[in-house]
Amino acid sequence: MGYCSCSQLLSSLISFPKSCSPLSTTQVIPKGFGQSRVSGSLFANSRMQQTMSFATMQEDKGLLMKTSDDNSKLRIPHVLTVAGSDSGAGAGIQADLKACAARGVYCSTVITAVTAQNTVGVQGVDIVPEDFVAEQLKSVLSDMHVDVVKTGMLPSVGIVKVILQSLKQFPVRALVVDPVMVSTSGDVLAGPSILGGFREVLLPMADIVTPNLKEASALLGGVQLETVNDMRSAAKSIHDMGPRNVLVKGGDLAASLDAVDIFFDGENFYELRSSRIETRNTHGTGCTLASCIAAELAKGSSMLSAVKVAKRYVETALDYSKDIAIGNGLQGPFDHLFKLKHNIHNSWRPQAFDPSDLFLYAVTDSRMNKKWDRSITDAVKAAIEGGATIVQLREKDAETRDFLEAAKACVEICRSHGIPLLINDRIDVALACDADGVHVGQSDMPANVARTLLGPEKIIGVSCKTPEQAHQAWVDGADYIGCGGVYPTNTKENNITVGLEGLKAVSLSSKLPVVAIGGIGVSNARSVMELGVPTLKGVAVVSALFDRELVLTETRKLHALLKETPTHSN
Ligand SMILES: Nc1ncnc2c1ncn2[C@@H]1O[C@H](COP(=O)(O)OP(=O)(O)OP(=O)(O)O)[C@@H](O)[C@H]1O
Ligand SMILES: Cc1ncc(CO)c(N)n1
Ligand SMILES: [Mg+2]
Repeated sequence: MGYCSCSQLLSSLISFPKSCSPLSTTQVIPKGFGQSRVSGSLFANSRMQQTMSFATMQEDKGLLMKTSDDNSKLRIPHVLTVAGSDSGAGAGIQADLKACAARGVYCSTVITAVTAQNTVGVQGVDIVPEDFVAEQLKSVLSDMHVDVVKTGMLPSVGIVKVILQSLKQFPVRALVVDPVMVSTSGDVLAGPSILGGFREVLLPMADIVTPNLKEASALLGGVQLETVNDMRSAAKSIHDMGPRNVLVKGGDLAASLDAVDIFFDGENFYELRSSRIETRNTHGTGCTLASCIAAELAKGSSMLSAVKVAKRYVETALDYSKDIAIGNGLQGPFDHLFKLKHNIHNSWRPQAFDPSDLFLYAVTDSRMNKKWDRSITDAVKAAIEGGATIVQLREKDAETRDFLEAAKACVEICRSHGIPLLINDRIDVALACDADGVHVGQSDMPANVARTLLGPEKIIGVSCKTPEQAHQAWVDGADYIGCGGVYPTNTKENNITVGLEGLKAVSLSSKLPVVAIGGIGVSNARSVMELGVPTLKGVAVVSALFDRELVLTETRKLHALLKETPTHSN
């Protein structure tokens, strides 16, 4: 089989909508599929083009799709944003790129204006000439398979017309219109002359339009909008201008009210309500919301669920970023990728994993802590004070909730001392407390899966008894291996002892740094390190530190002994 026309395949695909999710299959998706749930094609939806059905439009364009012959190629959902650049990068094109990246969608960009903008306001606007906007549109649309177009700042009616022409030539599945007019700082991004372009050209083509209170008011000739009821009436009146769906955003409602948006699909009203996050960092919420809606539509979502997901995403991002401080103005940007918060608390690890951290590796044990009536945090504090260079929490019997609380406290303690903290086995807890990594055994989560879940920066250690397991750990992207039990131990039942010979064989074969574990303490640590294999970086200790009354003293003793052992590299 080679190629066949889109409309031929459309009928067969419509009965299996799931098979069209770009993320769940390698199948190439026909341009224009998904209207049954999304909204209908741009032009099938347009009042100006009502006679032209979606399928005929596709056929007219002679759009072909590759069939299963070509299923090695992955189609990525694709949003094209046509918007202005914000030099402060909180709104506009920059927000759109970040939102799409965060939502796992490719985003191409056509820039309509360049603004000099920061958290104080808009200091300047330079409009891109219409023919150059047209050229950018052609470059992207003639080459790339765009699923959804999202518009933001459109500084002239001429640019609106250019978009109309481009979309006629290169139809897409859905059009999301954010009718940007005034920034929250009060600066004009598109003057009142744009209103005609919105009302007569863009809105009739739009699958959804997302005005904020001021923009809804302007579209309706200046009516006052203050209450949720006003928003409902506005949504209905704007719907009469032609868009399939309307979302009137309530970010600018009185600060005492919830963040309420009104969604109207022409039949039903939906009041989408979330608690209002108390923060100054709301610059770009509108652009982000519209991009996120576009991203979800590009993935194949229905309109209502796209809007719900987008609102929840904005709410989560605002909550996550409520305390970050960027710029000195009244309205700051927020963090689309949920990463910057770490920086505020100065809590990220400054460098990649350092194998010499394995030198004196303290592993906590819930039973021992209970036996000695000691909290996890007290155990960790004492071990660090005594010279532990890395800590692992191995709390097999703890309730998840208690464990998480303790782990969060231990992360703080370890960070303040520059010591990495790992969690045994529980990837979920490691993620939730933002630990530095995990240690997994042969029957726990495979290291490659843990790596996917944790990302490239976190430390992953794997328990290995054989050179084959050590090799697999390396293939799976682990950072170090723990080899043992070297000596018999009662912290692990039925654990086969590998002895010094086994440790040596594994260490010699391992491409990863090794820490020895199992029954090691002051009496035998020296013989372990004297094996002198360069990959062997240190010893991991449980009972010798924690099954003792004085953790601090025991750790100090062991640290001193290791320091005296001639083979270590410290
Ligand atoms: N403080 C807040 N807490 C929770 N949600 C909020 C808050 N402020 C805005 N939102 C939500 O963010 C989304 C965008 O709405 P908003 O009215 O702020 O758009 P906008 O004025 O176009 O944004 P901008 O011009 O800053 O890009 C809406 O879903 C709104 O409910
Ligand atoms: C470029 C640009 N687009 C949109 C907005 C609205 O937030 C803004 N402030 N700047
Ligand atoms: Mg706003």
